[in-house]
Amino acid sequence: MSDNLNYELLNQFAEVYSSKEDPLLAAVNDFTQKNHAEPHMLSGHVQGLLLKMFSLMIRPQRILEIGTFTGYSALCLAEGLTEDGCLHTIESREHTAAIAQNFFDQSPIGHKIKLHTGLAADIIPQLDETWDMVFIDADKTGYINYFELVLPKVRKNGFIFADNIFFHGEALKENAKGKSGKAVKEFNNYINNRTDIEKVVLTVRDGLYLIRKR
Ligand SMILES: C[S@@+](CC[C@H](N)C(=O)[O-])C[C@H]1O[C@@H](n2cnc3c(N)ncnc32)[C@H](O)[C@@H]1O
Repeated sequence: MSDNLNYELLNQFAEVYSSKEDPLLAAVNDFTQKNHAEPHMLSGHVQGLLLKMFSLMIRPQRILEIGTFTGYSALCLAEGLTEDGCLHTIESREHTAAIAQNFFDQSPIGHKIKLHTGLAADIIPQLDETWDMVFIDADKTGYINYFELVLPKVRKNGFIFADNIFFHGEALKENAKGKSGKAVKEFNNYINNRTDIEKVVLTVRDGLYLIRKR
C-alpha cells in the first residue's frame, strides 16, 4: 500500500463515493452526536449503507437485531425486508429505546420494526421466529451467548452479522485488555474455530463478521 493511502483517507473516500445519507438517518445521527454520551456506538453512514445493501440482497422475512441504540442500524436493515417482513430489535435501556421508537415512528417502514425493551438474553428465547438475518451489536461479553441462542433458529443459509470484532484494535492484540476487548477476542477465536459455519471478516469501520449457517 502506498504511503499516502492511509486508513483515514480510505474512510473519507468511502464516505464521499457512497450514496448520500438518507435524511431520517442523518437526523438520527445528528441527534445521537449531540445528545448521547457514546455516539460512536452508532453504525454510521457507510456501514449503515452496507447493512441496507446486504438486507436488500437477502430480502429477509425475519431479522433480529441485538442492540438497538438510537435506531440507526435497524432503519438500515429494515430496508430489505419483504412486504410482510418484520425486524425485531432489542435494547436494554428504556430511555434509549424510547429515542429509537420515536425515529421508527417517523419512517415509512417503521411499522415493520418491533422494539423489545429488556435484556437480550431474556428476550431472545421468547421470540418464536426463524431468522433470515441476525445483527449482533450489544454488550460484547454476551456475544458468544447470543450466537449460541440464535444459531438454532437461523434458517439454513441464513446470515449472522457481528459488529465491532476489532474492538478499536484491542481484540487483535495478543494480550487484549479490558473485559470487552477480551470478550471480543474470545468470540473471534470461537467463531474462527467452528467448522459448521462459513465466515468472512469485513474490514469496514470497527470490523464486521459475516457468518453463514451451512
Ligand atoms: C453498539 S450499540 C448498538 C448500535 C446500533 N446497533 C447501531 O448500529 O446504531 C449497543 C446497544 O446495546 C445495548 N445493550 C447493551 N447490553 C444489552 C443487553 N444485555 N441487552 C440488550 N441491549 C443491550 C446498549 O444499551 C446499546 O444501546
